[in-house]
Order: sequence, then structure tokens, then C-alpha cells
Amino acid sequence: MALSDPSLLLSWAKLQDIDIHKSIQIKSTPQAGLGIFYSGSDPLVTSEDEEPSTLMSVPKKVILTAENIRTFALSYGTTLQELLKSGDEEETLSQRATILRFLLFSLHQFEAPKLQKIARASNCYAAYLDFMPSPLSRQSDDAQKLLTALSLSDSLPPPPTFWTPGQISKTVGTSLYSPLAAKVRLLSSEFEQFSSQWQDVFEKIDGACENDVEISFEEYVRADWLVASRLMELPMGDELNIGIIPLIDFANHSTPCHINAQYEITDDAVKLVSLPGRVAPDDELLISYGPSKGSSEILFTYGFLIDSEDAGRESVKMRVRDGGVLQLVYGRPPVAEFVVSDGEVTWECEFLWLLCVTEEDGFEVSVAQQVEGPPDVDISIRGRMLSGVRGQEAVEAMKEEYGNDGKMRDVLELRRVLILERWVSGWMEDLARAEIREFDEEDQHITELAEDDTKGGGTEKDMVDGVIETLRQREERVYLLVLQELEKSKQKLAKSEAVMAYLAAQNEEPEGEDEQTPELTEADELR
Ligand SMILES: C[S@@+](CC[C@H](N)C(=O)[O-])C[C@H]1O[C@@H](n2cnc3c(N)ncnc32)[C@H](O)[C@@H]1O
Repeated sequence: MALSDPSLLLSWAKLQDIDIHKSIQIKSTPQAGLGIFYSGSDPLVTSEDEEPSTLMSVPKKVILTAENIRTFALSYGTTLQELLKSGDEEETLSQRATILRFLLFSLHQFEAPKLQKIARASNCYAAYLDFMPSPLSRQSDDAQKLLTALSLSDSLPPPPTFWTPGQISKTVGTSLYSPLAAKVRLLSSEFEQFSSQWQDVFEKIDGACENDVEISFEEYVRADWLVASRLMELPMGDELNIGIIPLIDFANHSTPCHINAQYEITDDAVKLVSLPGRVAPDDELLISYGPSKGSSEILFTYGFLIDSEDAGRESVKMRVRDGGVLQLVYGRPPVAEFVVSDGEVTWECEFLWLLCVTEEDGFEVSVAQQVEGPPDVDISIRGRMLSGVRGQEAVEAMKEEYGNDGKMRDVLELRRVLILERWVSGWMEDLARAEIREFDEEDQHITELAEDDTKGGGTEKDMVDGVIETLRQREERVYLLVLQELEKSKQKLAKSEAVMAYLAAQNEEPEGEDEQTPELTEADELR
């Protein structure tokens, strides 16, 4: 398929009642695929005090939400409606799955004229969907080339869900590995169920060919990436909807100091507005995909590495592997978050409160296994029983009880510092391991997903390796700064009167009685 002129998108938009500022253009960027540009001859709004200008306004009826897609499907006859049913009769398809299936249906290259007609000729989104990018078109396989009209920029590596098992295994130790392996697991199990539903729907169509009744895993992964990288949250009343906003979804990301536009959600439209004083002639309009997202999160969802130096900020979110108290109280292991912003290191690990007290301090967690569903968890704090209290609520109760206890406060803080230091050192070691990385046991099946681990050209492979290496170095640096900060806290806390009194009392106790507070042995050495 020949590459189309992106300005056609604007003509399509006008037909859909999308309002566009007269000086807006959609064109290629050097590094990020297509982007939105302001081509006027004057700065859009010169003064910070002036009202922002509306650059695009997309009516809600045009947004690709699950609700709009279902309404649209009504005019299609039964084919699309069948596809939008969950495999399980009792369940309604999730919003994400509805949008994903609509994209699969619209982007699949059907051969039967009847199917081409319903998926393309009567699809009012077809002209817009022709501009959806794909990391697949750069691959040599002709069948895959057919899947797409536009490829991602040559300077962008394919997004992580397209990486080969060998490449995914190189992320072991980084915060990307666990969500990526989980996502690949989810996609492959969803695909197994969905591909047979697709077959059931299309083999009933007169004249359907083999290519029509088969959908490939690559198509599924591509549609998932399009949804993930273009989806926006749309709070509407009490409900949280999600949707792809045609045209506004061509806005690329930048760091807070370089953004010049943002979304605005009104009752009947989603708008792209300029930030006053920030848009000059020929500027690309740049928004933020989330100012607090770290390299790994942006890479996971959008497939590129942010310029964290320019952002003046880096963060790492690591899920804590703990099958014990944390798992029980949180339902799933919580996430430790570390942020380095303008040289200052902070972290968010409040759940450590649940690990820094023991039975000896009056903290107990008991579990009553239910016949069905999650276990009932009871927490007891110094004899006070808290039934069914979970997550942050449990942490708050601990803080209230022990955080106000002058004798224990510093002791517990030191314990938290020591636990965190042990974890962060462990994560640092995982990152530094240079030998060939092994998949975790539960992810072994990923190796079976791709028959050919050599797919993708040499440059593409180098790009992916380069991205993983940069991520590894960034996370190592964050951990190093965290360890330095923890060391300072340790030194300070070891001088605290409460800690010294506690340790002295422990030393007086007969041997064997302090087995539940091993973390303080190290503090002892500090003195
Ligand atoms: C919402 S779309 C933006 C439109 C996209 N450029 C296109 O051609 O369709 C998000 C995708 O754009 C690309 N992108 C956005 N900002 C980028 C940036 N700062 N650097 C590199 N790629 C970027 C990534 O491929 C990302 O997944």
C-alpha cells in the first residue's frame, strides 16, 4: 500500500465535524513518526495571561470509545457485533477489548469482497486508521507488510511487546521485565481464546478465504500496542471511560519544560489547547504522556526512551516479591517507587511499616482460608484486632500506633532503612549481572512464542539492545543514589538515643530472645 499524504487526515477530520485551527498540519517528525505542527506565521498566544487557543476539538461522538463502537456496530449487520461479544456469554467485553477488536477488524486485510466492504468501504474510520503506525512494516515478510500503511520512524526501536524472547530476557533485573513478561503472557492467552472466536465469526461469511478467517498473533500485538499507546482516560460523570481521540492521538510526548499543549475535556468534546506563550511558528505541538512516569513505564507503553536528563527526573517502580505479610495485606505485592528529581532522592515504600514490626512488638497477622475467594486477613496491633483492614489502611493504623511511640519510632525507622537497603542492593546486583539472563520459571513459555529469535534487522536489534542497556544504567544510577541516602539515614539513626537504648536492652537479654529483629544486628555494628 502506498504511503498516504498525512494532510488527508485533516480532510477526513473535517468530514467528521472535528474542528481544526487553520494553521495546524500533520506531518512526519524526524524521530517520532507523525506529529502535529503549528504552521502559522505568528506566535499563537504571546502572553502567559491570555486565554489558551483551541487547536483541535474532537466531538465525543467521534472518539473511539467502547460505547461509540457498539453504536457504530449496530449499522454493520451482525459480523462486527458478533466479534464484540465476549467468549463467555455472561460477561460483557471490557472497554479495552472492544476497542482492540474494532481495530483488528478495521485493520485486517480481508480478501473476500463482502468483508472488504464491511471492514473498509462502510467504515467511517478507515481513512484515519490508514495512518496508524506499525513496527511490523519494516520487517521483510510481505504478509506483515500488508498489515499496515505507515511504519514507525526508522530511528525508533520496535516497542517492547514486539521484542524477541532473547531481547525480553535481557531486561531481567530491570523494572521493565516483570510487567513486560506479564503482558506477553496475557496477550498470548487472550489471543488463544480470541483467534478461535475470530475464526467462528468469519468462516460463516460467504466467500471468506483462508486469510480472512485467520488472524495472526503479530496483528493482535500490534492492535494492543496501538490501543495502549493512544488510549486516553475520559472521566465522564462518575464513570471512567477510555478512548482513542482521532487526530489528537497524533500529539507526541515531551518533558514538562518543552510541552506547549495539553488536553482539555469538556461536556461534548476533547480539545487540544496551546499553553499560553509556548507555541511559536513551525513548532511541533507536544504534550506530556505523564510527567511522573519513569523511563521504564514510558518505554513499556509507548516504546521509546524519554530524555530523563532533560526532564530533570528519573523514577523506578519495582514490584516487591513477597509471598508473606505484604501479599496477604495488599492482595498482591505492592510497588516500591524511587524518584531522583533535580538531584534529590525520595522514595515511596510505606508498606515497609508492615515488615518492620514483629510479634514481639505486638503485631500479628492471622489468616482464615475461605472455601472460595481470597483469604480473610485479620491484623492485630498491640492486642487491638482489626478485621478486614487491608493495604494503606493497615499501614495508617501501624503508623498511628508505633509512629507516636517515642521509644520505638527511630528503631522502626532504622529497621525499614535496613530492609530497603537489603532489597535495593539485591536489585543492584540483579542489574549488574552480565551473564546471559534467564527467564523466571513462570515465563519460560515466552521462549516458545517466537520460532525465530533472529527476526528484525541488525540495526533494529542494536537499537533494542541499546535501549535496554540505557534503561539498565539509569536504574542502576537511581539505586546507587538511594543506597547513598540510606547510608546517611543509617548513620543518623544509629546515633538516636532511642535506638541506642533499644540495642542496649537487647544486649542485656539472654541469647536467643531477639531472633525476630535480625535487622538491628547491623545497626549494632554501626555503633
Ligand atoms: C499517541 S502516538 C503519537 C503519534 C505517533 N507519532 C504516530 O505517528 O502515530 C504515541 C507514539 O508516538 C511515538 N512518540 C511519541 N512521542 C515520542 C517521543 N518523544 N520520542 C519518540 N517517539 C515518540 C511513539 O511511538 C509512541 O508510542
